[in-house]
Amino acid sequence: MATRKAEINGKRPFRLKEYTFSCEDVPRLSCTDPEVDRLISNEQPVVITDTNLVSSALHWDLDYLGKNMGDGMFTVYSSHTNKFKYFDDKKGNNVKNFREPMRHLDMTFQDFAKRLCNKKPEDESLYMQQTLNDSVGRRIVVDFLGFNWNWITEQQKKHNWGQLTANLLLVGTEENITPSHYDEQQNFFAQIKGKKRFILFPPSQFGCLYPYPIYHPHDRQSQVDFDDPDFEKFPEFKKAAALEAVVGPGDVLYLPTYWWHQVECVQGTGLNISVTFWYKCGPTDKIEYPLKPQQKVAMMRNIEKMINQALNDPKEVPEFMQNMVLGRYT
Ligand SMILES: CC1(C)c2ccccc2-c2ccc(C[C@@H](CC(=O)O)C(=O)C(=O)O)cc21
Ligand SMILES: [Zn+2]
Repeated sequence: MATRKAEINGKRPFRLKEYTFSCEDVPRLSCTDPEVDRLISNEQPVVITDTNLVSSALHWDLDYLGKNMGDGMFTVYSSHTNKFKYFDDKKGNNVKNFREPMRHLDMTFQDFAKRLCNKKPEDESLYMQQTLNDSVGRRIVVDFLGFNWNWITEQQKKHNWGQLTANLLLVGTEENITPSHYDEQQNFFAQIKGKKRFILFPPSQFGCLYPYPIYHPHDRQSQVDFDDPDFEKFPEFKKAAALEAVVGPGDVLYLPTYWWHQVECVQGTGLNISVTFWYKCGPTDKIEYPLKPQQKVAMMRNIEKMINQALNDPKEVPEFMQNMVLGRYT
């Protein structure tokens, strides 16, 4: 596997996997830079430094969390590979012989920490993904309340976003990869420990990334295996051109809604801890033409949902869609 040296402001080099597509850097700016507001208003990704968004949590590590996360059960995913491909189990029976690519376990934080400490390279990879709620211990609540809510609430209002829907705590090991997908919310992604590499594609490259059908459990995920792309089946993937951001402790990545992202914990940077801040998108007050790519993706999703409801049988959808397009719009 080809890798290349990468550095963050001259710090210790670490190795990043190389892919078939080009990677340009996402801008990395201080929160005091007015360019940050312009990029967020234009729904362009940007790594924002000096926000102090999660400074009150930069001391979090496995030992501290083990002592303070309380004895509630937490959601942990386990995967035989190092990939954690999201799936919607409610759509499992829409696709014949769908195999779940990772197992959903529930365990206390202490159990999770113990399994991480005793983990051998051949063991399954583990990824905790847990909404921060009131089941956590008092000191975690104090750290959580210490987040820079002034700054992020100011952003939410300035850009007319909807409500904060979830703070997800993510704790994983350095080999974990979340394959390319898009979400339908605005996301401020805060890195607490270790480094994460984001490979981003704009919503305008929807045609290069071939998402699964909407009724598929892997809805919103790309069908393309970045490690071994099938250019016969996915020829447009040759035209994909990525943006890349490596975030370290204290960095915040603004990840705009509908932007494709693959997220890789960076090898050699140890335990990985992140917190996401997901917000509902703001209302579209006035429709302007030409429509934005995000709006077209939302339209395609609505049309696919309508067709699925009208046909009422997933097996009939491929032929219907092909009859509508092949030889007529291709
Ligand atoms: C893979 C995992 C653990 C998972 C399993 C099952 C259901 C949901 C999820 C889920 C949701 C978000 C993330 C965080 C991040 C990716 C990353 O940081 O790895 C990301 O994609 C984002 O912030 O939008 C990670 C996960
Ligand atoms: Zn995501």
